[in-house]
Amino acid sequence: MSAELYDQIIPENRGEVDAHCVRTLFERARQATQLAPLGTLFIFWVVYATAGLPLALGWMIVNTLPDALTFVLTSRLLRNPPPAGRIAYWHNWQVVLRILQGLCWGSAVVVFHIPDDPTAFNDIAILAVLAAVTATNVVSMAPSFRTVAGFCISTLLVPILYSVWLGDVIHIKIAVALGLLLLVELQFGWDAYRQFAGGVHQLVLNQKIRKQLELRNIELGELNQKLRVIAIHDQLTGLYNRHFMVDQIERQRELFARHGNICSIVLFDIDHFKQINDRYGHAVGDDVLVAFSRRVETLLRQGDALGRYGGEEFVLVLPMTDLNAALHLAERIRSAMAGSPLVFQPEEITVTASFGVAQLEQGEDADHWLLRADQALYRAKENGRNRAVA
Ligand SMILES: Nc1nc2c(ncn2[C@@H]2O[C@H](COP(=O)(O)OP(=O)(O)OP(=O)(O)O)[C@@H](O)[C@H]2O)c(=O)[nH]1
Repeated sequence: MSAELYDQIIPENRGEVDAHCVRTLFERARQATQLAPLGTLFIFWVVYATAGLPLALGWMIVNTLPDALTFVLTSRLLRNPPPAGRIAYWHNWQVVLRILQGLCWGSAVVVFHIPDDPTAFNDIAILAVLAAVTATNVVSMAPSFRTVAGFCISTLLVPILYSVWLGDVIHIKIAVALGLLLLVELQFGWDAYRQFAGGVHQLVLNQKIRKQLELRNIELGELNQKLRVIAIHDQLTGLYNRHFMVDQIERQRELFARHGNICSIVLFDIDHFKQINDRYGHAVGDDVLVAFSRRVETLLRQGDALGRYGGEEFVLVLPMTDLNAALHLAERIRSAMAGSPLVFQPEEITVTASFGVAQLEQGEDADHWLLRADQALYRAKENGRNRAVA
């Protein structure tokens, strides 16, 4: 399954997959170097009697050097992971070190060969270790096929060539067996690498999808927030819209019914607004509505809700406010409007407004409450406009 995924790696993801693989290779290479001394010691144990202590010890030390180098290097790389651009460089170093290591292992057959030994005991014992070492490397070095191939070929090629060069029957058989082993290991190594890289590719894809989903979620959240704002605001004036204000009025009615919280509303309407439109045009009419809204806002307390109820009609919901206080506020807005013009270029325009005020009464529903405010507004208009009526 994951080997198939390897075939689907798109060039765009290749770099990331390689980087993941090589980082895992560092970890595994470090682990492998910790196990390698076992094989070295085994060969030492087999050969020291026939080869003599100095040669056996010397080989053991030389064979340990590439492992020690690998251990130091990979420990450093694991502590300070290289940037993406340097991954390939350090990958090459891993391959070089593994090839050196392989040549050291393979050299054991040449160094410790006992001429004219019909049992070829040393050679076979050493080759058993080499077969085990290369086989375990096929698995542990799976994240990098180059490393697997470099190590297996460099480990087995010297014994193969040496055996062919010796030319006797037993060594020819050994050469053939090692050749087959090498082919099988390369095939397994390639499969193991493809499976590993395929799994990593899946991981990379999952991470990208998760990141995209997270981004989408953030975008959706922001969009939702914008929609929520749009849904309750009037586009022209930025005030709350009628729908929201009706909800507020109903909420205040519930609070009054449940907790006895008093509340008043003020419905107000700009006087003769049609004339402003007719005289200055619709665009200036819009500007007047906006400027009117901004000025009313400056006169409110926190907690008062101001909304555009219709064309040039507005509504104020005043929690914890009785009729007198609401009338007082309406009067304040009225006189502020009438007292100074809403300034526009090239002309100054003064607008007045009429106000209908109503305090919520016991047992009254929202519609009736609004109706009473509307009737008061109607009376304010009837009585000459530019006034607040309860
Ligand atoms: N520029 C502009 N005009 C609007 C908007 N909504 C409604 N109007 C206008 O507001 C005017 C309201 O006119 P009327 O209902 O006759 O009221 P009025 O002229 O203010 O007179 P009174 O309310 O009786 O004092 C109409 O001309 C509408 O076209 C808007 O969003 N922008």
